[in-house]
Amino acid sequence: MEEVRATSAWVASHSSHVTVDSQGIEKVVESVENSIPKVEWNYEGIHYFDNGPLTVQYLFVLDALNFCFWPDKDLNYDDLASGLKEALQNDKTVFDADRLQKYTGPELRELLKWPRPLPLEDERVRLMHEVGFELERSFGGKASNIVESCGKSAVKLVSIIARHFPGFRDHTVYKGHQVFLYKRAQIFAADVWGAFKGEGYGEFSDVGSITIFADYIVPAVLQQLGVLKYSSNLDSIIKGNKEIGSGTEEEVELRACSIFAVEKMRDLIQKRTGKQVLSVELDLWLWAYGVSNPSLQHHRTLSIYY
Ligand SMILES: Nc1nc2c(c(CN[C@H]3C=C[C@H](O)[C@@H]3O)cn2[C@@H]2O[C@H](COP(=O)(O)O)[C@@H](O)[C@H]2O)c(=O)[nH]1
Repeated sequence: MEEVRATSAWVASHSSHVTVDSQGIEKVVESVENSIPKVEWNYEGIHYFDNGPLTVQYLFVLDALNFCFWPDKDLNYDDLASGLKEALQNDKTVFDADRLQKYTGPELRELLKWPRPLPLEDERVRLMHEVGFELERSFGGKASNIVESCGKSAVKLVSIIARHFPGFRDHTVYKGHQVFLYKRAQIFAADVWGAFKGEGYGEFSDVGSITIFADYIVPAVLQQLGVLKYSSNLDSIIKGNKEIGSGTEEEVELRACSIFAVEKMRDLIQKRTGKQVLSVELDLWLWAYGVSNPSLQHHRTLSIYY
């Protein structure tokens, strides 16, 4: 994911509202370098797993819908992951490509047993249709065929997904430059890797190329740890729970500086300890810490990307 790394670094070096604090990075690295907290993928026990292609289909649908939970204060990622799992356990055909193309908002709600409209429900439904259509057109209806076609390369997997599925093309233009963040495409590769424990469908020779997944939890954690510093204006917007527009400088900086900062943390860990740590592992640690601290205030952007 060289383009994600390079363009995030560009944002960090031209940033106006968010600063990556090297001393903050050093402090955090000092405190964890001897034992980087290891968090198990699916530590919550909420994901479907049967060790076969249906698991890949489940993860692809999950990550097609893995965005924007905060506008409903009772809805979390867990509700999506466990709702889709239960739906699949009850009916093995729920994520067949032809069925994905037909869901309506109320049907998706019913699938998840969610009593009211979901945030960005019309977009969620549109993206399910898009996934079903393109899976059927180009991949024999199966997400596992995408994974099989990428020769054990996570980089290739992300790039195939971004090429075929417009909803996964998480990019923007910042100060005239195109910036790539690819949160949901990368998290899908990481989820397949995590679920299959790096074997079978989950075997990627280049998993170290994946960056963190720039969502709304990780930036809040990095700020709490002193790794990110906000301008006073941005700080008061986030503290006041005011919405930040998608594609604004503030939003892009929050996301890109998070990616850049964790890459710096990773380099420093390697330099000081000689240990290779994966951004995916750092992400899971930071994310799990963030969701276990619900008082942490995060930025609020309506977006299909995260
Ligand atoms: N950076 C990063 N962001 C992640 C995840 C995950 C879940 N990954 C699964 C994989 C293995 C584990 O066992 C996890 O269950 C969700 N998110 C994002 O969080 C936000 C939801 O927050 P809240 O509203 O509080 O539920 C939303 O933007 C969602 O897209 C992650 O791992 N990393």
